[in-house]
Amino acid sequence: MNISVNYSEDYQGLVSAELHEKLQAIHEGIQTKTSTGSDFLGWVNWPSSLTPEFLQDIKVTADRIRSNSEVLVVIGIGGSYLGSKAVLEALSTPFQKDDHLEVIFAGQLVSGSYLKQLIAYLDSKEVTLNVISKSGTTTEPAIAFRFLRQYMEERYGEESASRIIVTTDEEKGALLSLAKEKGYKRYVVPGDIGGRYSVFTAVGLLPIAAAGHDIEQLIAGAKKAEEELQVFDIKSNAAVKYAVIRKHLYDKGYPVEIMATFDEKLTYVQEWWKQLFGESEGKEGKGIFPASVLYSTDLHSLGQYIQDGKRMLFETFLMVEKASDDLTVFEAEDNRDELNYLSGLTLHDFNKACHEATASAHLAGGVPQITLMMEQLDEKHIGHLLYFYMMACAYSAYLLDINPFDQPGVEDYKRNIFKILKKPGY
Ligand SMILES: O=P(O)(O)OC[C@H]1O[C@](O)(CO)[C@@H](O)[C@@H]1O
Repeated sequence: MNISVNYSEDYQGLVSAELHEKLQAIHEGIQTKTSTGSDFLGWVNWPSSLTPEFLQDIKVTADRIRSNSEVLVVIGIGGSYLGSKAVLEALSTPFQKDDHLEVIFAGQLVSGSYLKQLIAYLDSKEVTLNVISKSGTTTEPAIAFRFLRQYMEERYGEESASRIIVTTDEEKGALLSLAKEKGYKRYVVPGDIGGRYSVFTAVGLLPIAAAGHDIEQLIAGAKKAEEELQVFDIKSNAAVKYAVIRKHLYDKGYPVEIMATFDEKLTYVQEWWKQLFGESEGKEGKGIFPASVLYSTDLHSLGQYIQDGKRMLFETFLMVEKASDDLTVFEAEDNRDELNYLSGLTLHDFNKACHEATASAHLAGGVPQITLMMEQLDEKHIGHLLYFYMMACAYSAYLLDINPFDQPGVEDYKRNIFKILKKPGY
């Protein structure tokens, strides 16, 4: 199990002796947790340090939620929601009302109509809330929690305390004090793991387990990636390879990376990836802007720009080798749609052909190509993929001499909004 990274040009030639030395230093800095931002390198060995007891505790809570609730509302924004959303979407079965608990997200945006309609929807369901905020002070989820907590207290009375689970910092934040005062069940976001690197902590694991997915397999995949990526080899280390190619393209004048997929289930992996790379790299006037497209949909929308517009883009395809389910085009007697030439072709194979066609067209149009291939969409491979991205992101930021683990720029809008709304102290 590995993520294969293919580049449209020669990769080996990109690694000069000087770059090799820099990569090795970055690698050692990450593995020994001594590089810039080392206080936030807790995610590096997190999968291998998880105990069966911790996973069991999450599973017990998830089972309790599943036994007494039909809906789990997960309140969070950024890294406090995108990881679980990405995994849930990737493992979802569209159009099927199964026995899985329904997970609904709130607090990722501020909308009166969304919250009102959510509360109206919840009225006929049994509900648990999981409010997630590392800082415990982020305004958008805090607003959602204010309304939903009031709803839970009015509806469930004293029982509401056992239907609210808080995932936050161990030592500080308004959410922590409230959780202690009310006696809510608590999970910790480790101090040395930032929001966008937290999918394998309780932040991601509880909603994923509550939805009925196998968190042990997810962690097994992440652990495998952790082991594989510990080996510094520029030929076989997929995270190094991806980071090197990205940096090369950035230096050659391609500041925008489009992640393309043919699978709608990966849309939120793309969204998670955008936060991961955007917040980690986009600093000090540097960084690759992460964007995303879904094909074939966007071939009939943004495809024109990608092929022919301003040349600043490179494209990274995230492909899945094996389809989880498929259809084969059949021979039609009348062939009135003139599609019999496709008979015998699976729809997954159509997408593979479409990938080949798109990649060569875009390459000819001046858009360099990377293809990341994963084997299949299940818990294990998704765990592997997400860990791979986190490691590649750390290399990428360090190659730009940027600390991957802070996000000072996000504070600017927050300060402004507090001033505009006259928050005490601003
Ligand atoms: O978990 P918190 O502290 O509410 O933060 C949510 C998100 O807000 C940010 O701090 C800023 O966007 C992200 O880094 C983080 O994932």
